[in-house]
Amino acid sequence: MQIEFYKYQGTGNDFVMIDNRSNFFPKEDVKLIEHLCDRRFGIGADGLILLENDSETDFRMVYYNSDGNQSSMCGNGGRCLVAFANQLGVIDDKTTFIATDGLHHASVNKDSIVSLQMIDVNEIQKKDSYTFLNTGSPHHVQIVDDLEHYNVKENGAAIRYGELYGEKGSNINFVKKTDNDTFSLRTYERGVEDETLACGTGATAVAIAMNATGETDKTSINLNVEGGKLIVSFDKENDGYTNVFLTGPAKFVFKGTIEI
Ligand SMILES: N[C@@H](CCC[C@H](N)C(=O)O)C(=O)O
Repeated sequence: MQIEFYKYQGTGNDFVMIDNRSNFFPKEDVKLIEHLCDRRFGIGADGLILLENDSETDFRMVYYNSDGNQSSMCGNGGRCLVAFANQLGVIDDKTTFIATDGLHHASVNKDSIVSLQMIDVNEIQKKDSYTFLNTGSPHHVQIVDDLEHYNVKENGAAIRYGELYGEKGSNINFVKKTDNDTFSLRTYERGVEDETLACGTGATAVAIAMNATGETDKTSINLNVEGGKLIVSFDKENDGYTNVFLTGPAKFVFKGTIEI
């Protein structure tokens, strides 16, 4: 059997996209999804995303990490899926779609910059050395010295598998403040089990955490990630965050078929 796929990347967070509107894809085949994401034996990606029909919105997003397991929301994947839906002619420049964490509104411009509304955030756990919040996926946010030389894989894995987050684990973000509206981050991603070049829900978590802990009073924040630049903006209401938008490039890389 041959599968047609499209490859996309958003600030270096890369995804295999499959048009599953005809429901042909074997969704429970963890080994197959892991194989398609494998960088040596497959296509290679941080995750795989199915675009499916939905009766009430433009389309449904079904997201898998590169370990083959379905997971929670992926911000960069959601942005890339909007660009993919646009390329397929499923949407024009604005959309509403459904994902595991609920409805998302988004827009895409002619330069393939996608702005994606993320879930509202009301619960933020502020601890002495880190902040924990859920932006569609769980995120640990920690400021570190010398981010450039920090061992993200080793330290991220130690926290992800440590006593804090139990079996479910968390994504782990290490952060450096550049100025009042700019932060740099590097992310260890659960389900990839490695550092990725960017994480959209992670960038969103860092922006909100930095505002919530008083590191910045800005409500539009620049995030430097290893694979480029993202912007996160929001409204702050009492202790909650609404109208949260994640904005950045979402680029088509290539398409092809793979024999399985
Ligand atoms: N790359 C993602 C996050 C994907 C989900 C994560 N790996 C998890 O399982 O929690 C993003 O851009 O948000």
